[in-house]
Amino acid sequence: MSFRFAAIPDLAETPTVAVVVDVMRAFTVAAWAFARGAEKIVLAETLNAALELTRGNPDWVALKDGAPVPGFDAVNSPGLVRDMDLTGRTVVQKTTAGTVGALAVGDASLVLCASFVVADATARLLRAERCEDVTFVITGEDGNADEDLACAHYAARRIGDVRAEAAEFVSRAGRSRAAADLTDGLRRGYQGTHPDDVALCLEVDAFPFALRASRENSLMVVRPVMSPAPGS
Ligand SMILES: O=C(O)[C@H](CS(=O)(=O)O)OP(=O)(O)O
Ligand SMILES: [Mg+2]
Repeated sequence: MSFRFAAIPDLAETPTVAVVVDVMRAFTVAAWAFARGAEKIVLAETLNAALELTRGNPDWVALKDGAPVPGFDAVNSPGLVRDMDLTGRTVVQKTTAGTVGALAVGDASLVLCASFVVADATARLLRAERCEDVTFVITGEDGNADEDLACAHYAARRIGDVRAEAAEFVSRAGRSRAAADLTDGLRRGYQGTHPDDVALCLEVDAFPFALRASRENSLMVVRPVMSPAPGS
């Protein structure tokens, strides 16, 4: 199995297998939405598209990053989504980086959305699928986001070694600019964040499922996929 780590603009062609990484915070939030009962997540191309979708489906939950705005029911904060009851709901998610990355590789045969909370589950699924070549799409900071690179390298390491330790990768992510910005945002009273967000984004392998995105009719839909048990 070969690995590539690429930014969205570097993707000359759609990879066969793409793992779209967004630790802070889109795919940590997505995992928490499923943990809180969501049925599926629809990835929106734009904020207007998200509002259009929820206008047509009044019980769908519109979620965006940044500060809350009218029309949206939730924000891209794991600490805030953790307290929501999303049982059976469909969430429409639009963020700056993660959802853009997943939509950019929508034609891949296999698209997984990854973050530290589902990293090992993602690795186990890739191992079980016996993927030949895996492209990790690093969505933050034009492919230079330390938290996304650290998560991608951890997941890649776990594919080959079920006992690979996470500490060095988590430590790198904890020193990232995104972690500092989120903490600083809190200091500046920035809405759309929660004091626990950074810690929740660094909670390695909190969930046993991976996040698979695939086209359903005209929509890009994310659903949780239980991964084979460790060592299987
Ligand atoms: O919501 C987030 O933490 C970020 C905002 S930004 O990319 O740092 O401006 O969006 P995400 O798409 O989750 O990386
Ligand atoms: Mg991010």
